[in-house]
Amino acid sequence: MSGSITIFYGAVINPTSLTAYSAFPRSLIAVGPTGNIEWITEEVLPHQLQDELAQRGCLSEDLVELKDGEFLIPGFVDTHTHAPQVPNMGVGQQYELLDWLEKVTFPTEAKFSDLEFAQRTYQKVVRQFIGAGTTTCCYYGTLHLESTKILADIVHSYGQRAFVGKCNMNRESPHYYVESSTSSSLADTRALITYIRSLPSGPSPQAASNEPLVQPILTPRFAISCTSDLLASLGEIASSDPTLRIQTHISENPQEVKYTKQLFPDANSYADVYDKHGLLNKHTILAHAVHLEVEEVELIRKRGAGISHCPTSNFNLRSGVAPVGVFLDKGIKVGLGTDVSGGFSHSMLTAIQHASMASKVLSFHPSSPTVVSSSPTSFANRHLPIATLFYLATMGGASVCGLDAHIGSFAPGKAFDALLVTVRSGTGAASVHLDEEHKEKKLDEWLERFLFCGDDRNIERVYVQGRLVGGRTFTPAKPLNLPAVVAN
Ligand SMILES: O=c1[nH]c(=O)c2nc[nH]c2[nH]1
Ligand SMILES: [Zn+2]
Repeated sequence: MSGSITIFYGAVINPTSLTAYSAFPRSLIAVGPTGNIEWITEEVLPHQLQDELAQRGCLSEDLVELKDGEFLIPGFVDTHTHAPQVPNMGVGQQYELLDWLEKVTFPTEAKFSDLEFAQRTYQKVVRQFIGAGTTTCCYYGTLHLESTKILADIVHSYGQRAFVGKCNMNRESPHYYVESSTSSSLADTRALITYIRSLPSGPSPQAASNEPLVQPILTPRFAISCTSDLLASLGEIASSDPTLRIQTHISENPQEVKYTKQLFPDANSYADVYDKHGLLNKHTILAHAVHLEVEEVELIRKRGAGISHCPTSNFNLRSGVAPVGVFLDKGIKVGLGTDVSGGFSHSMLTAIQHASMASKVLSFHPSSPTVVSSSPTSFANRHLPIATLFYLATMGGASVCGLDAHIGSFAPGKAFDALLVTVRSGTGAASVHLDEEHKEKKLDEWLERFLFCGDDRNIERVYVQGRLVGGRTFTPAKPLNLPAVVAN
């Protein structure tokens, strides 16, 4: 897609609320030269098509017609993952969090001091996430400034929308993988912010919004690994920079919660640690939130922070099951995260499947002390419907990232961040038997099968801001225009 308008004609499934989506078999979506959606017509019968295009002043050369069994959905928003942990995906499931960090994770992250290794690895990693349909990703890097710049360069040159952060960790970390001081941690953080904000808009076309495709994000690893003076200085950076997002972990594992309280005896709770240091606000993305106390949930709601629900990781590291329904009942923003490599899959489809299972597990034990409502419209203690899962993976994630005005669903003025999905035959477990009858009803089945049985084979094309950036039928342009790696 370049220069002019492109019009997609075919089935479109669009999240409209936490409990509903629209599904039209014959929609038109017009994408303008900046990659924003210009207009949508929900239902146009084939015999009306030429008239509709003529009325809009469009040519049939601008048309991309979807086949039967293909449909468009908004791209997935992964609200929490660790790019340098992808090499570990699928190993270490015998450990709980703190042992897993020490034995599996820190040794691998330390390798990213080698910039050539970082470049090689991150190229594969970012391709993998895009191929899985993640159009927006919140990436943790390592503690290294230079290799995290490389991650940002790669994300930028591949055209993914992302937040990229460098871990702050100046204590309670192994001697070979720890920042040497508070001041160096802060200097590197500031340097990364400046670097990412100066990336050229070149290959990543941007619409007239003030949200660049790649943005920096403050990334205090978790409270345990940061001294109070480091957290406080990060809080000052956040308060002086009103668009800067913050990502961190919260209340993932009982031992972690206990240790956090020992390290911060003056705080009333884990959430209060971040709040007291100026790090809990509407731009904060809190991963996990499995073991929060009732007062903490209320504090998070009051501050307007969002929660990244990472069910694959929470099952895999035996952390527990986050009470997502309670958060939704309270009106807290919730998105999904793959949390690689606590989570053993980079695919948001796996996160969706495990979010469903997590909600079903909770429904087996409806006496949870954090229940806030027994109303029939409550999400607590019952399984999350398809519409809710779809919403969390798209619009919910967009809200958690503060991008809900720009992405997460299809609407005029929003960016065209989209997946062209296929469930035609030969596309794996999600493929369906196609027949023309009752096609409207079939779209529900196509979506559900894709979400529960789908994989990369079902993702034909991935668009970010109207630009084709990945998918099964995508061939990347070579060579990549990356800055040369300078040896350490
Ligand atoms: O799931 C997690 N992954 C991590 O890398 C991490 N670091 C602190 N806490 C963490 N939790
Ligand atoms: Zn994590």
